[in-house]
Parts: sequence; C-alpha cells; structure tokens
Amino acid sequence: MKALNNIIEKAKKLDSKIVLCEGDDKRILIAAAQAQQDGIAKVVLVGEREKLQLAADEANVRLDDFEVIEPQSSPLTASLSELYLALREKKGITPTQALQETLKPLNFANLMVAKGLADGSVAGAVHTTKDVVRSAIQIIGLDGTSTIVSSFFLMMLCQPFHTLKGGLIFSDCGLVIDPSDEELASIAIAAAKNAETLLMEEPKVAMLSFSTSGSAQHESVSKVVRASQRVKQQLPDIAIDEDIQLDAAIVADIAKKKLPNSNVKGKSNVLIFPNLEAGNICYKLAERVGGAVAIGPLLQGLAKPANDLSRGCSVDDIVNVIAVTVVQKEINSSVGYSNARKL
Ligand SMILES: CC(C)(COP(=O)(O)OP(=O)(O)OC[C@H]1O[C@@H](n2cnc3c(N)ncnc32)[C@H](O)[C@@H]1OP(=O)(O)O)[C@@H](O)C(=O)NCCC(=O)NCCS
Ligand SMILES: CC(=O)OP(=O)(O)O
Repeated sequence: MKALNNIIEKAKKLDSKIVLCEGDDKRILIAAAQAQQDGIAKVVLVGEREKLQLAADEANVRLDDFEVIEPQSSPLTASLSELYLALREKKGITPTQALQETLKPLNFANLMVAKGLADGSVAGAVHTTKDVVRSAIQIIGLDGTSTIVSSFFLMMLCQPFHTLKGGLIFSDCGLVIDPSDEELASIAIAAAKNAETLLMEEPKVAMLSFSTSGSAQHESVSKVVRASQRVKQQLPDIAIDEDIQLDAAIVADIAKKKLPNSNVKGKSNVLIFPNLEAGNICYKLAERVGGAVAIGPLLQGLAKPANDLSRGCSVDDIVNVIAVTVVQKEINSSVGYSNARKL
C-alpha cells in the first residue's frame, strides 16, 4: 500500500491537531490512541467527559492522554457560538439557537476547525453522512474554487489475489445523490486533483456508465457525456474517457476491444460514478467482497479538512482517515497543482 504509506509518513512530519467528536465510541478512542502513538496527529476529543471515560475504560485507553473539551463548560464555547451565529445569522438563526447548535459536539468540532483551533475534523462512526456533511458545509463552507462539496474514497487494492494493485479514487460514493452534468463535472475535476495530490499519479479519469462510447442510449448516458465534455473544456489536457463501462475502464484488453481510441487505455485511476446509488453500492462491494481497503468518505471542495467515516468503519479505517485529514491540510495550504491551477 505504497500510496497509503506515503500519506501516513507525510502526516507524521506535520505537527497537526485533529478533533474527534465521537469519543464515546470505543473504535474512535482506540484509533485516536494509535494515531497519537504513531505520531500521525495530536487528538482533541470533544464530548462529555463522563461518557468518554466510560468508553475509555471499555477500550482500555487512557483518557488523560488526550486534550478533552466539554462544550458545556469550555471557555471556547462563547466565541464559537458567536462564530456560528455570524455564519448562520442570514438563515434566521437566533443567538439562543446558535448556542444550542454550538453545544453539539459535531458542530463544536467543525467550529474549532473553522476558527483555526484544529487542523481538521473526523466524524461519521456514529453520525450519519447526512449530519456530518451538513455540519461541515454550513460551518466550514466551500473552498474558493469549488461550486459544490462532494466526496471520494481512496480505495487501496493490495491483496495477493488483486489483479489490479495500488490506489484508485472512487467518486462520488457518499454525498451528491443525483448530480447534474455540471455537478458531475465538478466531482470529476475535484477527484482528478486528488489523484495528483494523494495518489501522486497523473489522473486518468473514467466517466462510468452502462455504455461505452455510445453503445447504449439513454438520458443517463447523455448526462455522463455532457459532464465529460465540461471537464475537457476546463482541463483540455486531462486523460479522460467519456461514457465508459467499468471493464473497459480498468482492463486494458477490454478497452482495446470496446474503445480502441481510448485516452485512458484501461488504466483508469479515477472512477467517477454517475450517481450515488452506483457509487455507494460499488465502493461497499469493492470493500466487502473485493477486499479493498476503503478510506473515506473524504470530502472535497471544503475550505478546510473535515472528513466522514462509514458507521461500519474499523479502527484502521479511522486511523487512515485521520492521516489523510492531516495531509489535506497541507494540500489546502500549498500553492496549487497543475490541474488545480487551471480551474
Ligand atoms: C449532503 C446532503 C445532506 C445535503 O442535503 P440537503 O437536503 O441539500 O441539505 P440541506 O437542504 O439541509 O442543505 C444544507 C446546506 O448545504 C447546502 N448544500 C447541500 N448540498 C451541498 C453540496 N453538495 N455542496 C455544497 N452545499 C450544499 C445547501 O445549500 C444548504 O445550505 P444552507 O443551509 O446554507 O441553505 C444530501 O446531499 C444527502 O443527504 N446526501 C446523501 C448522504 C448519504 O446519505 N450518503 C449515503 C451514505 S455515505
Ligand atoms: C459512506 C457510507 O455509506 O456511510 P454509512 O455506511 O455510514 O451509511
């Protein structure tokens, strides 16, 4: 798992603080202890100390090893509540509602990130994706270049039986339910950038469909083609195949048969799914049947790193997402990448 090891090694070199708001789940506490021990990040736990202590006892983890913040009594609460109010006042939020929202550990954690008190947040072992994403969108907001927030998975294929080895980006498998062609293009562009920055590979993008180069006709195929054209308009040099089936996207011999003039030639490393049904089902199938390590859902398009987890995540999954969160902070603050600069 070269790409994952690179990410972990990179994270260890950065002095980072990641905030977790689900420390009452013992997987989170074990992962937090591992991330600190391995030097990946310092961890701040936001939550009620009593509940955290119960989970710590169950997990056999020392709570004293972490910075613990209780929203109810923290000296930070007043200023974070002011920030929440400033962010949401235009939506009709009152000061009382702002305080109530700030006291929720998920919002408190993202407010810490927004205010620069932590480098990133990770949640989703307990909360649903809907809740995690809504809090991040409302509090952290979009970066300067994206029009929507979407998500991607880093899928690591490293089992002896995997004929295809290494890292793949799957997007969007977690967030945008039925993207328009414009949204799908935005998802593909953000995912391609992640292939450059996290996999350290030139992006080779497959715009997945049940059709390869017009072999089937349907509005859902046309949407994928229109999205691909938008991507090419914005990134004219990108390697991309429009309306391509999965087999032709990742198997060179099949690509030769189905799409002889393919740009990607069966070597896609960025798989873009036409909608959330396809994306979510496929990533879980690749993970649970195919034996891939699935890291995510990682959010793309946010101004600062805040990432999600599946409620079915393991301790290793959480540690991996913490490491990616640390590295994303560095990517966000670095001076662009070739494709990113063209956006
Ligand atoms: C992410 C999600 C919750 C947003 O849903 P929604 O119904 O539009 O949410 P809301 O209407 O409450 O919108 C919340 C805010 O986020 C904004 N928003 C919603 N989706 C957005 C996106 N993809 N990018 C940027 N902003 C977005 C809305 O404009 C709204 O802004 P506002 O509060 O300032 O007006 C929704 O897309 C969703 O449920 N996705 C599926 C998640 C899921 O179940 N995944 C499966 C498991 S991984
Ligand atoms: C990403 C995802 O599917 O999350 P969950 O399994 O928590 O619904």
